[in-house]
Amino acid sequence: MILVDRVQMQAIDRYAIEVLKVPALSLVERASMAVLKHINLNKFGYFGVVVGVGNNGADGLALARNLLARYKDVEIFIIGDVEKASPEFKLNLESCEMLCEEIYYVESIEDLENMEKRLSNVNLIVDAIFGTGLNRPVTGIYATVISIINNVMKYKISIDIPSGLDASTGQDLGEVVDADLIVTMQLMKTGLYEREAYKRKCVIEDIGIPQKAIDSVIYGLVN
Ligand SMILES: NC(=O)C1=CN([C@@H]2O[C@H](COP(=O)(O)OP(=O)(O)OC[C@H]3O[C@@H](n4cnc5c(N)ncnc54)[C@H](O)[C@@H]3O)[C@@H](O)[C@H]2O)[C@@H](O)CC1
Ligand SMILES: [K+]
Repeated sequence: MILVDRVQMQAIDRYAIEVLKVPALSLVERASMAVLKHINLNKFGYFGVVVGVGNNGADGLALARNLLARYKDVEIFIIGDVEKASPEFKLNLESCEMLCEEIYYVESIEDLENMEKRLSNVNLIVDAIFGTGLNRPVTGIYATVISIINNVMKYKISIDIPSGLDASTGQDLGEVVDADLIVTMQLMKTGLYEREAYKRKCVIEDIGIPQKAIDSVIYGLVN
């Protein structure tokens, strides 16, 4: 099994997108479908999708859009400054805005209370706050959001990595989402592999990153 740390995974994503011209939007879409594949839609019908504004959040919004497309009930919570979000995030957000009545921006204590109340009614929570972009301790509103997600005691799926876990070292960078299932993209991350409790909850899904991108970054094979 190939193991990659945060820096290698970011380089592989970048190589695929910038050098091999794989559209980032298609990777995000594949990531969302990879997660959808692991959701039993006969069992779960009411979802809480909690997103940060990076591409982990874009994966989450694409999943929310695909659930909304199936007339599922989805509550979307956004943490962070949307102005700074990627094009993949913004495109998926526009579509989610058309498909659901309201999107919740979590900024104040009241917003956090509203989120907690709503999350206590859903059947399944999707954690799309941080993925490989997490590179410093989780503090402030992010830490509070993660503890709320853990406290409401619902089935939780983390996209790529449980938010709060260091993708390279497996260290907790503060609060970490206590995921029941982790759908990690393309390659196993060292941080997940190091931690038995996370490793056994992991499935690895191909999202269409060419092997050439992986070989180029890991083995320095470029032609
Ligand atoms: N690069 C790509 O285009 C792809 C990314 N994918 C998904 O996107 C993720 C990586 O996306 P990003 O690189 O945008 O990063 P993330 O979405 O993981 O993180 C978002 C941003 O949070 C900020 N951040 C880091 N630590 C923080 C902290 N402690 N408190 C507050 N903010 C913090 C960083 O500036 C980071 O860019 C992957 O894990 C994966 O889920 C793949 O699904 C598809 C392809
Ligand atoms: K995550």
